[in-house]
Parts: sequence; structure tokens; C-alpha cells
Amino acid sequence: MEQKQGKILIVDDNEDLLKAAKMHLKRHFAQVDIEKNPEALPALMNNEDYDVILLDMNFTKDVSSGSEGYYWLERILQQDPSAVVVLITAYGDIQMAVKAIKAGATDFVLKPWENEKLQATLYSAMRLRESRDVIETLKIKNQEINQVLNDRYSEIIGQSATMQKIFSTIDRVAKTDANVLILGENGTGKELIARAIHRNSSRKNENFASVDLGSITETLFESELFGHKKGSFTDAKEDRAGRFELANNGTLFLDEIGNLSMPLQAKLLTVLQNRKVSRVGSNKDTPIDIRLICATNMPLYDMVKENRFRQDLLYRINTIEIEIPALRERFEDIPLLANHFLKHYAAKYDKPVTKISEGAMSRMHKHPWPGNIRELQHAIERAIILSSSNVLQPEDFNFTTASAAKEDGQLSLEQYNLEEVEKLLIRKVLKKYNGNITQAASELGLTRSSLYRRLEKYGL
Ligand SMILES: Nc1ncnc2c1ncn2[C@@H]1O[C@H](COP(=O)(O)OP(=O)(O)OP(=O)(O)O)[C@@H](O)[C@H]1O
Repeated sequence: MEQKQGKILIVDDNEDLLKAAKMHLKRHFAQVDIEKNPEALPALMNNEDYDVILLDMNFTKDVSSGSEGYYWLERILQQDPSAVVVLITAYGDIQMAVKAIKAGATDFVLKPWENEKLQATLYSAMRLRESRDVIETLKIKNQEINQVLNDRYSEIIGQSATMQKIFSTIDRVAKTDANVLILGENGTGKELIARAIHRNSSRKNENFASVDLGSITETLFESELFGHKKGSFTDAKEDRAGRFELANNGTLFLDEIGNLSMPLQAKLLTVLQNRKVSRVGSNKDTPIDIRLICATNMPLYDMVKENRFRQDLLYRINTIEIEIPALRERFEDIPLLANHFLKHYAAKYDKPVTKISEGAMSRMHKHPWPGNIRELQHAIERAIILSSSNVLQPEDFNFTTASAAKEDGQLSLEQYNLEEVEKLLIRKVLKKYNGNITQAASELGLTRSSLYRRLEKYGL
């Protein structure tokens, strides 16, 4: 026999009705409690977590206004906003039922009821309660995940004048709902800044949804961003919300916006203008309320001149602009950043490394850091893993004299083995595209992630 589920509480002043209902419902639900005095509700709810509360509208004799029912409905929802309340109305008064649903009731049943109808109403109310519980749990999990991510991103290091200016811009901008455009080479900390803006805004408890536009294919763009309905294309196995909906009431971070093709720019612009999305395969519009932050390492203003980026889209996303300088333009931040990563990775790998030698530090100042802070971070991580001393030395890094000379790509290839040639080539292509990973990967015939893997491997 199927296990009975669900805890039901019935509150009604009619004892006969209570007994009859209990007798029938007991056969279908795990627990059915009855109570004729609504004053007992708060205590009952404290003692038990009911799935559904079936509540009469009138308790005083000869009163049929329903006002008692509204009063107790409100008290129940105050005590437990996710409570599922089904109202009992005796007079078939639709107006009263509509008002009750507006006030937060889930459903209503008319007296006298048919037992099967009552049972079906309670089952669907119970399912609603279950979904609310799932949503609540997911919300909490989501907040925890955001917390972890935000913590990871909470320390933005930088003492240079330009970084100090960026911090004060973040302070001023975060509280507003202004769209922000963050410009900077790969690895300069664009996502870090975007998260800091979200974390300091009134939307901080809502979602921060991030989309890498550089890695979304043309065909999946709409489905990823706007969602889709089941069956709207071959792979649409079920209804799915897009990133815009997921970011609703929160912040949407569109990374690599400079990589969008002109047709996709037009689609994005329409959504931003109308502030509503409709899922692929559906004609229902969903209003969206998002704070938009975009980022790119591409020269958007030049691209506008060359008709590769829409001017109207640029003006919609660049209300506030933050330009993060490359690491080579703020060498004064290197010691602080390097020591920050040193502490982090020494703890992570449980290594007694406490310092970076002067020689290594001076070598770091000479390196051009095409991969910016991400590159510095990986260089320190690798040095800590490989080093056998307490102080990191120049030889713990991949900064050979040859690699310094290689920056300009002048060395003749015969002097190098295959790995060296690969390194040289990657550097040259990265330089050609101003550190743009997507373009460099495309020229090298690699995917972005395999280029990232090589950058990591070679410490580039
Ligand atoms: N100022 C900073 N202080 C501490 N860590 C930083 C700083 N800037 C960047 N980082 C670290 O460097 C790494 C790269 O940062 P992030 O992903 O934000 O860069 P990005 O500009 O968005 O890169 P991409 O353009 O490749 O997407 C991250 O691990 C981040 O934590």
C-alpha cells in the first residue's frame, strides 16, 4: 500500500463537519488534526509543520462576512509566509473567495463539499507547499553559493592611484541601478569588479548571473539568454529559463560583449530596450528587472567607427564606464598582489613559503604580464608548488632571460624546441590581439579553453 503523506489541519467551529472531514481524510493523509477554536492556531502551528491548513471563513454564530477568515489567514501567513491555506466558504460567494486568494490563500472549497473534490484540492495544495519548500531550499543554497563566490572575489587588491580611483567609482556606482561597462585586458579583474558592484548594491541578496558571450554559439544565444519552451527545437527537452530570467531582480553580467555578432547585438538591444523577454517558442513576455554590467577587452569605440559594434547598444550599456589598466601599467600593485597570492597558495598547499626574494620581485617588474593578474596568480601558484625553499627565487618562475628577450619575438626558431616555439607563437598572437583570448585562440586554431590550458602550462 502506498505510504500516506501530508499533515493537514482543519479549523472550523462546526464539530460535526470536523469529525466527518477527519474520518474521510485520515484514509488519505498521514495526519489530520482538527480544531474548532481559531485562537489555538498560533500554538498548533508552533508545534507542527502543517502542509495544508483548511480554514473556515466564519467562526462567530450568525456572522457571514468572512472577516474572521481574512483575519486568521493574515495571522497564519505572518507566522509562516510559505503556509498553504485553503479556505472553506459556505455561501458560494465567489467575491469572498477571490478576495481571499488575493490575500494569500491558495484555494477554496465550498460547503457542503464532495469528499473526492476536497481530497483533490488538498493534494494539489500539498504539492504547492512541496514546490515552495523546494524553491525556498534552492534560494538558500543559491545564497550560500553566491556567498562563497563573493567571498572568493571579495578581496580586490590594488594601491595604485588608478585602482584607488576604481574603488571609489565602485562605491558611488554600486548603490545606483546604472548600467556599467568594464573595459580591460584579459585577467585584469573585470569579473571581480562586476561582483564587487553587485555585492555592494541593494540587489546583493538576489542572483548574480554571468554569461560569457564569447563562448555562446550563434544558434544557442537566444535560448541561453532568453530561455526556451519544451519542444521549441530538437534539444529543448524541457522548459528552461534563460539568464535574463535567472538574473531577475539581481545583476546580469555579460562578459566579452565585444564578441557579439551584429545580428545578436540587435536582439540584445531589443530586450534591453523593452525590458522583457520571451522564451524561444513562446509568445508570452516576462518583464525583467536587472542591473546590467558588461565587460570586454575589445576596443568598442573603434568597433563602432568600423561598424562592427552598434552605437545605440554601446550607449545603452555604458552609462558608467570603468577602465581597468593592464598590470604592466601599474607595477606598483605587483608586490601587494604577489604577496596576497603567496599567502593564499602557501596555505592552500600547506607550504612554509613566506617571502618572495628581491631578485624574483625585480624580475616580476620586468615581465610584461600579457595575461595580467590571472597570469601573476598562476605564476605564484606554480612557484609555490615547485619551490623547495621558504623564499621564492627568480628560478622558481619561468622568467628566463630568453623569455625576456622573446617578448619581441625576435629570436630565431632554430634555437628552440617545440614547446618553446609554441610559447613564442602564443605570445606573438596574444600581442597581436592585445591579449584577446577569443581572437588569439581563433587564429591559433584552438578553443578558448585549450588556449587557457596552454597559458597556464607555460605560465604565460
Ligand atoms: N585586483 C585584484 N586583486 C586580487 N585578485 C585579482 C585582482 N584582479 C584580478 N584578480 C584575480 O585574477 C583572476 C582573473 O580575474 P577576473 O576573472 O575577474 O578577470 P577578467 O578580466 O574578468 O578576465 P577575462 O577577461 O579573462 O574574463 C581571478 O582569479 C581574480 O580573483
